Amino acid sequence: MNKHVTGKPAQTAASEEDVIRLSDVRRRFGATPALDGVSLDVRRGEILGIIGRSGAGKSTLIRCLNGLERPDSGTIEIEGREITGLSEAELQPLRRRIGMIFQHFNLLSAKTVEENVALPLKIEGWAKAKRLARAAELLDLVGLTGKAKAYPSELSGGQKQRVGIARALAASPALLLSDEATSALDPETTRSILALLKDINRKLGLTILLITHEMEVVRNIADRVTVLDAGRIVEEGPVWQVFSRPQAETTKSLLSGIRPQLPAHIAQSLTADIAGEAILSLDIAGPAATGPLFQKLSEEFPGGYRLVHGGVDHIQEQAVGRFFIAVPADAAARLVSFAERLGAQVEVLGHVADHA
Ligand SMILES: Nc1ncnc2c1ncn2[C@@H]1O[C@H](COP(=O)(O)OP(=O)(O)OP(=O)(O)O)[C@@H](O)[C@H]1O
Repeated sequence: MNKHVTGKPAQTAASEEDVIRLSDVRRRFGATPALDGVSLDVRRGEILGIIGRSGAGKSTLIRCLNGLERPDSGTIEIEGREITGLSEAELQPLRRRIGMIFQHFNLLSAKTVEENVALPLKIEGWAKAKRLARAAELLDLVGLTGKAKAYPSELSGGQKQRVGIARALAASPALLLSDEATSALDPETTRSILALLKDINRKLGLTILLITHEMEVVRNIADRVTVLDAGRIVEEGPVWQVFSRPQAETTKSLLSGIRPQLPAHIAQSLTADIAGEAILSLDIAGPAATGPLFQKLSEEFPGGYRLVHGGVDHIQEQAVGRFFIAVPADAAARLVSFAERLGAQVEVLGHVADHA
């Protein structure tokens, strides 16, 4: 497993800061290991993103967390309480510690917005006046003041998800589990829902676990990311580090849509023959990316280099730069070691005969 350096002290074995702790969780369906030794901590107050291809084990992980699926082996703790051996009755109160939001909102269409939000409290036995007061408070929090008496069919997708969030928060859960919650929304609505989740995370210190196939979601609001592949964690770390220097092939492939890629017509013209120009990828992120990289390259390589493609993104307020540059083939090795000394990660991708 590739672990990125977090810059934080290592978590102790029994940290009280962990809302969820999975240890070597395994779940197999016939010959398929849906979860193959997953160990994972969700720390109090953080937003953790879990990404993975279809079939990586994300849904199985969710079902194990809310007790709908029992692992074959391993342990799952919710706020320090081991759940794998619990009976259905013992699980109920712990299940309520996890609020869930879903891709298709799962609202009751025959009930009003306030009734939907108050439903978990009704199940907990709250008196009507008290639960409607709590629902009103939550509707204010999610920006739906005035919609208490509306029915779900009268709301937009984004508003429905806001109701879903309010309902998930009704019983003050320790963790909000988001299962592809923005996957059915358009980009603008997605951004507004993500802004709301971030706002709630900051205001209430709410811990959020995001399960998603949308890299943008993790990029925009998560603190840490865990990459699942075939039931195993292949990479994890702070989002800006993993997204700037993905190590596992799965992660590189998942991120290909949101990281600059060498334009296809240039990629197709690359050859292994060392001639003409070398095409290099250059990744630089965090503190190293704030230095005068290109000025230094220009000083050191007066013979010139060409910027072919790329740019600088900002993730978690860290600069994340990814560039493709072309240099005369005979200067490539020296440029690689020079740029690496400046903190960049450089790779020679191949050569092109002439200006591509
Ligand atoms: N009840 C089941 N019976 C048989 N195989 C299952 C069952 N549930 C999951 N699997 C298998 O386990 C693996 C992990 O599935 P899971 O649904 O957890 O992946 P996922 O990451 O959620 O995928 P997706 O993003 O497509 O929902 C897959 O190979 C799947 O076919």
